[in-house]
Order: sequence, then structure tokens, then C-alpha cells
Amino acid sequence: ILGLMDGFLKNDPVSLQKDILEHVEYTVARSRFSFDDFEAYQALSHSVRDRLIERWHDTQVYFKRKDPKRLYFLSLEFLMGRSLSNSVINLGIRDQCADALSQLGFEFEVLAEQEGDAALGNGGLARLSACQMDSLATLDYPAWGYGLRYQYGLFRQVILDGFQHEQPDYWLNFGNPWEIERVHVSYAVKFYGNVEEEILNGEKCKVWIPGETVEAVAYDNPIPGYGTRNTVNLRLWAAKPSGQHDMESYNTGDYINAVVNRQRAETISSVLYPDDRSHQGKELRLKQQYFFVSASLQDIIRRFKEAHDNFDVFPEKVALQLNDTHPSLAIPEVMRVLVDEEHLGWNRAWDIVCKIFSFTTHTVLPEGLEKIPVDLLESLLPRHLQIIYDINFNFMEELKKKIGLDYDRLSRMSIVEEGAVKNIRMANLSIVCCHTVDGVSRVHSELLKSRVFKDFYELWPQKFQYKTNGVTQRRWIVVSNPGLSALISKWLGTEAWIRDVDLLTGLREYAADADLQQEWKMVRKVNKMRLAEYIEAMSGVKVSLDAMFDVQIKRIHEYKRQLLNILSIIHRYDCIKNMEKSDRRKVVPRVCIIGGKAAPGYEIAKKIIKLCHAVAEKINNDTDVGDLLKLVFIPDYNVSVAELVIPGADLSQHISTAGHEASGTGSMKFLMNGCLLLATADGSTIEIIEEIGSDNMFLFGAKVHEVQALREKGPALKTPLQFARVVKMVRDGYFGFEDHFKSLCDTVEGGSDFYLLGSDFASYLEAQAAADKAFVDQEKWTRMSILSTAGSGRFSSDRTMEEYAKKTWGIEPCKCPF
Ligand SMILES: CCc1ccc([C@H](C)CC(=O)N[C@@H]2O[C@H](CO)[C@@H](O)[C@H](O)[C@H]2O)cc1
Repeated sequence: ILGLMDGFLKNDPVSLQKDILEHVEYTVARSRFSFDDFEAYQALSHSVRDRLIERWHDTQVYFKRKDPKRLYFLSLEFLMGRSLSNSVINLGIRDQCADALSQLGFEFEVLAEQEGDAALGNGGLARLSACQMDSLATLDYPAWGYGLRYQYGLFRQVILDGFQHEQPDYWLNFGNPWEIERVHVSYAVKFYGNVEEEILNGEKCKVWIPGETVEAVAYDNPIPGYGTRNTVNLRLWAAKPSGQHDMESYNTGDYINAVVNRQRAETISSVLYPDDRSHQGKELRLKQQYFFVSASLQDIIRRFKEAHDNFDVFPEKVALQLNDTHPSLAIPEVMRVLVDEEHLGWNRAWDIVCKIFSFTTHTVLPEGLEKIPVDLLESLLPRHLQIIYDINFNFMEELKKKIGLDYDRLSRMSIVEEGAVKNIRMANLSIVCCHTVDGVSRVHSELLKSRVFKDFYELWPQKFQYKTNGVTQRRWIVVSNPGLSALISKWLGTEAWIRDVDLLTGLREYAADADLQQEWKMVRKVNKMRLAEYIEAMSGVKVSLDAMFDVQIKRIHEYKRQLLNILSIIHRYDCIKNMEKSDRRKVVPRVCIIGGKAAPGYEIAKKIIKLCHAVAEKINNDTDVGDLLKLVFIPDYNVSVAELVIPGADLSQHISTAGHEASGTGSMKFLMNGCLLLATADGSTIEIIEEIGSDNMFLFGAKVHEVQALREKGPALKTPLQFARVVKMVRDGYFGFEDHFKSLCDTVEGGSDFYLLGSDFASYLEAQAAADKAFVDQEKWTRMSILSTAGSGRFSSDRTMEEYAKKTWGIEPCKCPF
């Protein structure tokens, strides 16, 4: 048994080879003498999976024995991307795998490309969840992630004639080696029905009689830590028809309908809502939220009761994190279980609930806050509506005692929004219940306290904190940029920075060192070549490696101002066209790269994508301009595309109207990879400036506190002539489709420039010019690039998770010793 302490499987190339060939034969069921890249990928993945399972078991066994306080991270979205490369890096067996494969005639990188992305999320919030799971595992925290196993992830973006089309992402087509179906871990989830009263040992208690029951089946995704044996679990729920058959319909021979009804159950977890803007109060969306919350809480309470029989201990053993309001039905659900099923009594139950829940909001705009129509909740979850009403009644009573009968404030703070359509304000419910309300950057938290949740901040200032977002350096440097990763380890003389990222500051002293600069530039050149090949393959456009690769990749939103970027490209093009031939050699060649998905119903965002293609069509085919300027739109932007684009970027743009980006995490990934930032002072960028200094960035635009006043100016707002000129070019059909682009132009003219593209245009062009000037001085640029990486340590999700663990969750590392 001692020999088996670190598991059965050995990680030397020969053992790996044996395991791979066995999986080819017995798992993939192909002859070990002839199998292709995809089958080799499947076999390798299963060999790595086996090693994850061992570590997962050992970790869970150890957690069970130590019974530490656990964190349960509830999120409706996890944007995991690919798992193979990240897993072998965190297991520390990448080279062994590469050796084992090369002897079998396969190349690791080629096989890694075979894997499809697990795109179970929309954007920032979803990828943040994934980065945070990697950090929780690496820091040995006893954590679990809970979410939904969508059969269809975020849609595939197909561009036809410059227009976005959505294709379903059936990602499970060829199975998924990174999950383990847990047929024995399943729970019944109830919907609809009504609530009846019963007398139980003299007590009146409520009983919910459901109208429909669906089965939730668990799929476990082992999340390996880096440099530790700890492997935590991401448990995703899939909806299955519940066991009990309604024989009734069978007897009436209405067999088909019976089966169809049963199939209906599966639709609950079938597709991810591709909209990361407003909540449309759709019933299926609400069903998804309650389905995963109910299954997760049944699982969490079962695990607690295995080791404990007194719920007063629950807050010492369980911390529940709500990733935005999407899982906040967990609050009335825990109340329902503790009151209706465990019979703890309301006050004791409420006391427990207020100790276990914490909430992070990722939205700045009040209209982005989730509201659920009362009638929808009444029909789908009648008991939960009652509980929410009771929570609100007690809260209102308490509030009246504190603030008196200030009806405006009372109605603003009420969880129930009166009006033609009564709604439940999920953010208010979350704030009333949770002990901590976190923003995702310092300025975000300031805006929450001074605007969005001002009333609540004045009542409970202690609840409002912030934990600035972070990203994992394992995926965003080591996996996606192995050249830079090796260079950093060489110059720091250790790989310890991968676990302890503050060590990156050690690069500062070498920022001007000619040797490092040389090697740094070489690594970046190789990454640029890889990106240039991808661009040519995806768009047919050949780009020059001497040009500055200027990148803006993120979801398409008006507040993220991709339109401002495109209008500045039109300006740059116009300038080149009108410039003396002789002056053209002073132009710094630029390749502008834009990528991102628009929510299917977001028309303006889709027009921005079309405009980008129309402008690219003009510029890229203008031989007169040639390599001085290129514009390419990268289709189907996702985690894997980001891993390829970010290492090859010279400049990245984060140009949201100040006060609109809660944090932003893309900027942190570019920073870690030594890409310079052209940005507004918004969200996390404000903290990046403090870390690396504004002289290592290109900043422009109105500040957060200036935006309101500028908006009030409305039509009086001054916009530079250049701005009017480029908008006029679009309006007049210079790029065609003038009718299609009219409404787009209307969003930035006629006093309705809500996102201040016009008033920020001049300083934006100045920042662009400053970037051009700096790029010519490669010594200066490379020094700024090295200092960017050196100052990026603070933006690791390791720091974020340590802050949450200490200040919000009260959990300690629990490192599996064997
Ligand atoms: C359809 C409902 C919906 C609404 C909002 C959302 C997310 C909260 C939107 C989102 O991803 N917000 C981004 O969260 C990041 C992680 O904290 C921040 O860095 C970004 O600034 C924020 O826009 C998802 C789905």
C-alpha cells in the first residue's frame, strides 16, 4: 500500500506510452497499429484523465478525513476552454507526454489542437470562474465548483459576407474525456405545483407539492492544481427525465407524448443563454437557475450531514459563493430546506443563511441587474416566492425601524419591485442576505457604493468590499506562451514564479538588459509569426511581421467601443490616402485585429461586426496602402483563439467608456504576456496603472468622475472634425451598406453619443500616435513590454482567491499529503 501512496500510474514516457496504446485499443477501440491524430488525442486524454482521477480521489478522501470548511462556488457559467495542455502542465508531465508521443510518431502540439473548447459561458464572468478554479486547486483550498453541463455551449460564430451567423455548438459530439459521469449522484428537482399547509407535531408547516420533477445527474470535471497533488472538483449537472414513469399516459396509449414529455426534461440543461447583457425573464433561464441550485444544495447538504447532525455547525463548514445573481435562488432554497424539511424554525434558519452566503456582482449598470417577474416565479417556484415575500417583509420591518417611513427609499430597497409587472430584484435579495458583497475592481466597488447600491451601502457599509479580478498565469503564460515562460524561468533562475507570481518583479532589473531584450524580442517574433499564419489561414490576408499587431478581442458591446477603434482605423486609412507618398515612409505599419461575438439579439453589435468587415474589405484590397494598414476580424473568438492571439499581440485595446467596465480581465492576460495596453482609466486598468506606471501604457479619455457631466452636455458636447468626417464616410456609403449602417451612425451623432466616442476621439488619436512613436523605438518598447510582465503579478487569480479565502470565505488550505 505504501508503494501505491502516490497512485498506481507512473509518469515516465514508457509507462505513458503503454497507457496511451492501451486506451487506443480498449477505450477508443482502434487498433494500436493504426490510429489517427484525433484517436491519439483521445487516448492521450484518457491517460491523463486516469492520473487526474487518482489525484481527485486522494484529494477528496483527504478532505473527507480532515473535514475542513469548504467553499462551494456556484456559477451558471464556466468558460474552461481546452483541458489537455493545462492538465499536463499542472500535473508536471508535459515533456514526458511529448516524449512518449514522439516515439509513437505523434506531436503533442498537433494532438492538443484536436480538442474542442468547453465553451460553457459567455465572456468575462465565465472565464473568471475557470481561472479561479485553477487557483483554488493550486492553492490547496477545499473548494468545489457547481454549474450546468450544457449540451450546447456558446454558439459558433460563422461570418458570411461580413455578417455574424450563429451555429449550435454541439461540443459533446465525440464525447468528453475530461468528465466523469456519476450515475449514482443524482437528485430529483421539483417545479411548479402548489404549497399546502400541514400540522406537524402541533406545528403548522408548509409543504410544496410539485407539479413536475426532473432528475439532475452529476458530471465531475477534475481540476488539477499546479505543483500540488490537490485536484478539486467541478460538478456540472445534466437534466434527465425523472425515474418515475407516469404510467397514466402509458395506459392511454399516448406513448409518444409520454416520451416527448420525458425528453422535455433534458431541455433544461440543453443550451447556454448566449446573452451577457440583460435578463429577459425567460422561464427556461429561471428553470436552469433553480435546477442547478437545487441539485447543488442537495449535494452539499448530503455531504454535510454525512459528518454532522447539527445545522448550527453548518456556517463553520460551508461557505457559499454566488457568482453574480444567477444562483441567488440558493437563498430561498436553503431557507425552504432548513424550515420545511429540517424544521429548524425561521429565525435559526435565517441566522444560518446569513452566515454562509457571499455574493460578487460583475455588472456596473443598474439595467444589468437581474429581475424575475413575480408571476413567473409564482407558477414555477410557488414556495420560494412565499419565502422571498417573508424575507422582504422582515427586512422592510427592520428597515423602517432604522430609517423611518422614507417610502422612496423603502421602495428602492424592497426586494419586491411594485408596478404594472411586479418583479423580484435578485440583487437586493442577495445584498439583504449575504454577509459580503464584492465588486470586481476598486473603482467598480466605488460605483456600487456611490450609485448602484448606495441605499444599501449607507445601511450596511461593512458588507461592501472588492476583490480585484485576476487570471491564472498557468494557462495565460505557461500553456499559451511556452517560449516566454521558459525565458522568464531562465532569467529568474527558477520556475517558482508559476506558483508564486510576485517573483515576476525580479524581471524589472533586466528591463533594459540588451541580452534579455534580444531574447524577449525573439520570443515575441515567433508568437507573431504563429498569429500571422493563423490570420492568413482564417481570412486570407497576408500581414507583415514588421507591423504593429494591434488587438481588441472581447464580446462586442457598445460600451466596449469597438466602433471607436474602427472609426480610428478609418481615420488612419484616410490620413494615409491623403498623405504625400514621401510622408508615407514615416507611417508605422499596423495590423488591426478585432474579434468577439455579439449576443444573437444585439443588432447594433452585429452591425459593428459588419462595419468591421466592410472597412477591412476596402483597406485590405487597397494596394495603394499595402502593408501600411490591414484590418482583420478573427471569427469565432474563444478561449483557444485567445491563447493564440494574446502572445502575438504588440498592443491591446481596452477602451470602454470610463465607469462601464466592472473590471476587465483580458487586459491582465495581455499584461502578463508583455503586450502594451492602450486604454481608458476604467475598471481594473486603473489598478494596472498603479502597478506598472502610466508611462508604460497609452492612456486617454474621460475619467470615471467626468463622464456624467460630459453626458449632461449632450448636443453641446464638442467632437473633433476628424470624428464627424469618418462618421460621414460611413454614412455616405464609402464602405457600402449605408442604409444598414445608418442606425449605427445615429448612435454616435445628434447629441446621442451616450458612450462618448466623439468627445474621447481626439485624445484617443493622440494615444494612438504615442503608441506609433514608441513602437519605432524598439529598445523603449521592449523595456515597456518587460516591465508590463514584471508588474503583472498582482493580477493573478491566485491573489484574488487568497483575498476571498481570508476576508470573505474563512477557508484554509488543506494540502493532500500523499
Ligand atoms: C444574460 C444574463 C447575463 C448577464 C450578465 C452576465 C455577466 C455578468 C456579464 C459579464 O461577464 N461581466 C463581466 O464580468 C467580468 C468578470 O468579473 C468583468 O471583468 C467584466 O468587466 C464584466 O463586464 C452574464 C449573463
